[in-house]
Amino acid sequence: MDIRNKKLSDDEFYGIRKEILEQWPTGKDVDFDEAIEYHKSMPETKSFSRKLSAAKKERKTLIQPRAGVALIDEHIKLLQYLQDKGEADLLPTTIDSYTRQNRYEEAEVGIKESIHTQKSMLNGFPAVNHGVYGCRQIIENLDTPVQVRHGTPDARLLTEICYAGGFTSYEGGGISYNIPYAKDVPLERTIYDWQYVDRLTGIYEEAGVSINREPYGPLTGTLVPPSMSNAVAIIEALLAAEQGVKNVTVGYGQCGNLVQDVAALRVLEELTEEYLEKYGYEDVTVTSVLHQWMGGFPQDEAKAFAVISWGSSVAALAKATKVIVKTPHEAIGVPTMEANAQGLRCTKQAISLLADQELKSSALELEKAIIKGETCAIVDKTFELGMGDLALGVIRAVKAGVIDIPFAPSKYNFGKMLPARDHEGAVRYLNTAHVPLPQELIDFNRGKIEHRAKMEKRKASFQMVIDDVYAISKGRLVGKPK
Ligand SMILES: CC[C@H]1O[C@@H](n2cnc3c(N)ncnc32)[C@H](O)[C@@H]1O
Repeated sequence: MDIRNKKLSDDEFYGIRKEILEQWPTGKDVDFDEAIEYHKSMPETKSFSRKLSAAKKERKTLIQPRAGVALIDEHIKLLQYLQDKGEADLLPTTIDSYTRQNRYEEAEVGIKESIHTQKSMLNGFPAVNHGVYGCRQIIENLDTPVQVRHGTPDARLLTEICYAGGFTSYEGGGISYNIPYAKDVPLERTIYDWQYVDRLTGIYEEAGVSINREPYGPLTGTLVPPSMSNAVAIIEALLAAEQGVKNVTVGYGQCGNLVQDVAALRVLEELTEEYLEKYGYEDVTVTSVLHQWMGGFPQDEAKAFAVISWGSSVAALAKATKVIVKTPHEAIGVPTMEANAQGLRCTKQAISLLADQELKSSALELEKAIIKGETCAIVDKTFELGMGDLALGVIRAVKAGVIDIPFAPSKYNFGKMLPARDHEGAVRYLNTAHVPLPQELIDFNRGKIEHRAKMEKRKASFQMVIDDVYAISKGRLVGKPK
């Protein structure tokens, strides 16, 4: 497959589209012109892009849960509850795991079983099976903009149905929904398939309907160095802009050290804007999202609220445009709507208390400089490997280990770079492997980890990585020896 970072031609796009819409019976209900009219008939208050752009201007941090259940009526009830009782500023529709794997037959069985048992037998909303009109029932019963959240390597049919169904934001990307989500899907495949998703988004934009795109920031959510996740987010934003996306939210998963997390988020939004400008995409609105702690959660709900409050504080102090909210049921599984709403109200309270504050310090400026230097090193090397073509560069960068995501299931991931926390819990590079950091930044990371080793009276080693992975389950951030 010959991947190039070039806007798909109409012939190419519409050629693929014909095949995509035949993948499941509900695809036949997608009618682009009718869908555009439908979007234009929606009140502007239901536009995700508009609400994010306004929040960015007002420097507000919006709160958004994850949520999805099998049946339409139940899903509407859930989202109305999160809107009204959870005070959600933005709403999700989290898609079920079968749909994410294009296993619509099994999703159909799940729907039937959910009807039979009157319980959600799917861990999300099977939007492809419910189809365009099923999705529109969701949108028409809510006042708040709704985003599709999932983890789908081949999301083309899901996009067609969800866009025609009235959703105005869509998560994912060719790297971020492959490397952390799939074992054996070639990157060429997902980069190409997500060019389709972004081209469809661009075609909606060109018809006057703005749809927000959000690369999936946290990746594996396990000790991912901020510069690595930032680099992937920036690259996916650039790939999306080439296809005509005009409204993008770049994301970051909270790692645990306050200064590093605030620095990472600020650098992410600023660098995304800088790279878009540098490569000629002037008219793209960039916003940011912080994902509250993606690691293991305490079972005890009071302790879970502490973790949720902590993530809320980071989002507020970083002036993130949006924060994705966890729930006190995180350790158990899919939350009840009451628990989900509690997570939202806890977040709302913490953010409103910090709304007028912003973290400023020399330590923050140093951390921003470190993360910026590391991120640029990865992004620029990716462009270089592609000889200026970013899509080609991504394929080669992953093969070469320039982009290397820790603890990723994908067999295409290089998997040699090793992260570990430093003495203050910031995530550093223990072993950069092929990540092309300049020597001074390699030395900085090594110095930080050596300092931890000295404080813990042990050698810097892989044991630190293991200890850090398990620390969370013991309610700690840094995996210090006993
Ligand atoms: C990216 C993983 C996150 O998505 C959350 N998640 C997955 N499916 C659902 C769901 N159906 N409702 C609420 N939260 C969900 C999960 O709890 C975890 O925090």
